Amino acid sequence: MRDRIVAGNWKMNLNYEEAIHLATNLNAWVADNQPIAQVIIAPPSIYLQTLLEAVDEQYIKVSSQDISAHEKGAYTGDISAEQLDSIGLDFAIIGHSERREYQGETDIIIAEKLKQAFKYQINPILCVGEKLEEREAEKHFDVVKTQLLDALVAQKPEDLSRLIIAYEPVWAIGTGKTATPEQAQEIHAFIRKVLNDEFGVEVANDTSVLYGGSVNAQNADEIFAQPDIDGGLVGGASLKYDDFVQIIAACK
Ligand SMILES: O=C(CO)COP(=O)(O)O
Repeated sequence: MRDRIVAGNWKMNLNYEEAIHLATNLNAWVADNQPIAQVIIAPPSIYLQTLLEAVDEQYIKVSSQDISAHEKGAYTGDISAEQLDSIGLDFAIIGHSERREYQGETDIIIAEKLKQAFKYQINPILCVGEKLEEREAEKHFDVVKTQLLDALVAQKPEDLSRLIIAYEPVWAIGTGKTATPEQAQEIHAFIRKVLNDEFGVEVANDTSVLYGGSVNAQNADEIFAQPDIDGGLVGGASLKYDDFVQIIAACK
């Protein structure tokens, strides 16, 4: 059985007090409601250690939003996998489309980041997804396959048991436009086929593949009901307690 996961990517939102308030309220909700889904929050890095201490890891896991491609050294502003591991962190989002777009992250850099994550037993949430013009040109399958293979062929096969994938079509992020459940299911099934063809049936069956892109309390039920969608990576709606707990509850 694959893990059901709902992860909230807070991006560069919330001040210190707001972050603590949201995280502690979520922790209490998960403790009371015992949802099926594993709940993960990915706050800005400045709050990682505080939030790791503020929540109970039995209920909520904390993830970084990025990881350095380098082991250590003169990389101002970067945070290494070893540093994240040293505060007890187990998850990292890698290759988010906003980092690909604004920080120039390439598939080669992303492959290096994954290697660092695996080296320190951090479970990476690898983000893939096409841009609007790529979907319109019907290149979305090729784009996603290339992103997956470029990131994954360089990894040790045994490390892939830690992998989580998030399919996030760029045109659906923060736009209010969601992929239809059928569109999302189609590409999630395709991702599983690529995993099966390249890395074997076990990786294909065991890797949780999350959908991201304007998931909200209204559409989560239908999206999470698709057979190859194992949960969500949620941006805007993860900042609102009432919405996010409804989304967690929708992941059955
Ligand atoms: O980028 C996302 C999560 O990583 C999705 O963001 P939204 O849910 O705000 O569209």
